[in-house]
Amino acid sequence: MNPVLAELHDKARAVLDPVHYDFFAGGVGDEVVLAENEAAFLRLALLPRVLRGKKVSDAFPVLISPTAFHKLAHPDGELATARAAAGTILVSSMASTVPIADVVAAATGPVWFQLYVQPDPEVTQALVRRAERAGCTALVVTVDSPVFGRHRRDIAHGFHDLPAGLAAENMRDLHGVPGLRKIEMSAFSWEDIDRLRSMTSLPLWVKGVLHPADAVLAVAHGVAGIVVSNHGGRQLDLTPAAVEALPGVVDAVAGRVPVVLDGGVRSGGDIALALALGASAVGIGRPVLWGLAADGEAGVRRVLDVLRDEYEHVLAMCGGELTRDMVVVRGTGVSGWRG
Ligand SMILES: Cc1cc2nc3c(=O)[nH]c(=O)nc-3n(C[C@H](O)[C@H](O)[C@H](O)COP(=O)(O)O)c2cc1C
Ligand SMILES: O=C(O)C(=O)c1ccccc1
Repeated sequence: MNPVLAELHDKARAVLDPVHYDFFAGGVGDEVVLAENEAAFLRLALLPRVLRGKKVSDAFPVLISPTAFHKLAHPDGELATARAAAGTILVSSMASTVPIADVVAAATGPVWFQLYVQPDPEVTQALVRRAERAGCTALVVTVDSPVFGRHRRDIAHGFHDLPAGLAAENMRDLHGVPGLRKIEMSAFSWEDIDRLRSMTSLPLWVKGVLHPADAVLAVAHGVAGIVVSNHGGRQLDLTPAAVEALPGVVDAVAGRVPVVLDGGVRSGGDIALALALGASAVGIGRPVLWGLAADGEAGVRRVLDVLRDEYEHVLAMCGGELTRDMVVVRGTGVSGWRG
């Protein structure tokens, strides 16, 4: 791993309450998928193209994936993340410890709002209105969480609630009910996606698609984009690594909407591999939390700077091109990742 990212992770682990470190670091079940998300990238190689002249990368194809409770990592919480997010898209978690309006006000770039559809449709609608009023430019509906993941580390610590003084601020005083509502998971349907689309003119993304047939349905239901994700190994400990599910979704979507990949992205090389396999961009989860815990806004900036620098270097080495035929599965010599 890049030594700067390793150092930030080490520092985060050292400064965080072990209960909170485990909340951020942990996964569901035996944490097989948690490990696989990173391991799968290490099983992939790239055949660079040569003699392509000098190509400069114009964009940094990175989003900050939505993660809950940033004030557990640093007192500035999501304000620090938002300030550091310049040059990326910040997908702000509905479970933020700073209200979405304040997150958007602190950001210099686009902020998208991540939503868990709530059992009470009025609460869901109120959250959408909060995101719109705050100035969010897209909605990202998480669809991989019909129920909470069972995180053994949290269970072992008895970690179920935020400490006193911290709250999921977007849930405050919702729909006439004073005080805080608990975030609930719900098993909703494509009709709810249609309802959300008719409720708002914001572009609607779905996050947590792995099956190609669901990607086809998502396009049919008019989504603006798809995030291929297994929630960083926190929901179902039976899925493949996120990057292994990517080519199937990319093929099913056939260019009709952008596909973003999150889970296990830890280097510029990982970003390049995901793009070669057809992703438009990648999302970064835990590394941002480690930067935040280690050094607030500056720490998050360092994480993004390292990834940007590595990505640009890899791209320069590859003649500015990243296509699927360049990807080889290590130990097999097979290129093209199933054609
Ligand atoms: C501590 C933590 C909290 C998370 N909270 C949310 C959340 O509120 N909403 C959501 O859609 N995904 C959430 N996720 C999943 C991330 O958006 C993302 O899918 C995952 O972390 C990506 O994997 P990575 O951490 O390996 O980069 C969370 C992940 C972590 C680690
Ligand atoms: O921990 C998570 O992965 C997550 O998505 C979440 C959702 C709501 C509240 C806290 C965490």
